[in-house]
Amino acid sequence: MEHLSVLTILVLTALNLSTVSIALPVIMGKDISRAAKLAQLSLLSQTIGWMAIISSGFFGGHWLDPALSTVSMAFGSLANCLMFFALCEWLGPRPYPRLLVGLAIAMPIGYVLVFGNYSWRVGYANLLFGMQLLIVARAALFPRGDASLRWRTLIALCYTAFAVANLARGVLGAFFPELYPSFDAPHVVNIVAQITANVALVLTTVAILVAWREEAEAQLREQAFTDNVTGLLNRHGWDDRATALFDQARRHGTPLALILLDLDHFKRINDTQGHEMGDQVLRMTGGVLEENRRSSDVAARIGGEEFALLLPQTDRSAALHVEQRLRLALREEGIQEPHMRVNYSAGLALLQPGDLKLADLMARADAALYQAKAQGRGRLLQAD
Ligand SMILES: Nc1nc2c(ncn2[C@@H]2O[C@H](COP(=O)(O)OP(=O)(O)OP(=O)(O)O)[C@@H](O)[C@H]2O)c(=O)[nH]1
Repeated sequence: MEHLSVLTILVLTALNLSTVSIALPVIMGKDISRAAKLAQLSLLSQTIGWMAIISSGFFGGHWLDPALSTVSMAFGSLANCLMFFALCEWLGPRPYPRLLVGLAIAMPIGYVLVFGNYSWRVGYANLLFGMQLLIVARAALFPRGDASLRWRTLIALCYTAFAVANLARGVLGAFFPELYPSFDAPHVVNIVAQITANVALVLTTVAILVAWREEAEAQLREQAFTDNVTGLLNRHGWDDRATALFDQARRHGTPLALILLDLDHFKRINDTQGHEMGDQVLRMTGGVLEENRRSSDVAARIGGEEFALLLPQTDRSAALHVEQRLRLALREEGIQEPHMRVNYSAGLALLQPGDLKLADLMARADAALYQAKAQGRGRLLQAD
């Protein structure tokens, strides 16, 4: 082990990192999420950190030595913050952001202050790095959420291993400076720490690529479920979400209301004002549905000018109330934009023991809607 040169491993780590920092943006392209960008910047920042510490070795005794070492500490800390915020973007808020940023700010300041004392400097820098890395490792796993655990575990393992390596190096530098007189000292702890850094880097890159692929998959799923005119769920998305809510309501015996809406004489708008105006009216209707639904309700555009609203835990009077609110809101829009004035017919169905599938409930609401059209439109009828 002692025959391995720390400086060589260090240079290889920096070389690997710079290659990855250039390769990742090229492979991933421009059209990526903020999370992926932050993860890329984290690797870039780490590259600058390692480059700075290697360069500092050439300037022993010169003012560039402390300057470059401090730059290295600052960029290493920045890299940890960037990875932490990438995780927040991917997984939602993570604990201890202020502590992490505080440690990152304290790092270069304290480092400059104790630079003259080798033991203090090495102990301090590695302790702060270790703490930062543990915060990032924890952030990858907790809170759990429902994102895939595989790449998160990989990041957690890499950052924990790197944290342990740093802490070990810190103890060595603080208490046994004669065994670890410089950052490239050939001590076994130092060599293992440097190898760990290299392996962690490779695996972190793999984890970022997997996270990016999962993100792309989620985006595709989202697109497949979304109607591109209104931004509501489309038929496919409706089938997925509404079926889940329907099954849940049946299992727990809780109330469930379905309202199907169909715009009246929509064809006329298309014919007299053009298809683009027709689309605008659809968008406006979608907006009204979106603004007036609760987060647990499901709203979708399930056909050309047909919309569906599924209301869990909702009885007849509450459903009628919701529908009146919708009609009023749509009327309000029509007053403000007279050329977009539109009305609708609707059918309401409440979950009954005979509704074995979502299709049964929908068929009853559809029959009521058909009746509403037949009776002169612009009204809501309830299914038997
Ligand atoms: N602009 C636009 N029009 C659409 C879209 N999808 C369907 N349509 C139109 O919606 C119209 C539906 O016409 P009909 O089924 O006769 O319904 P209606 O004119 O609303 O009449 P009633 O439902 O009987 O009141 C057709 O002209 C379709 O071309 C769309 O995405 N955008």
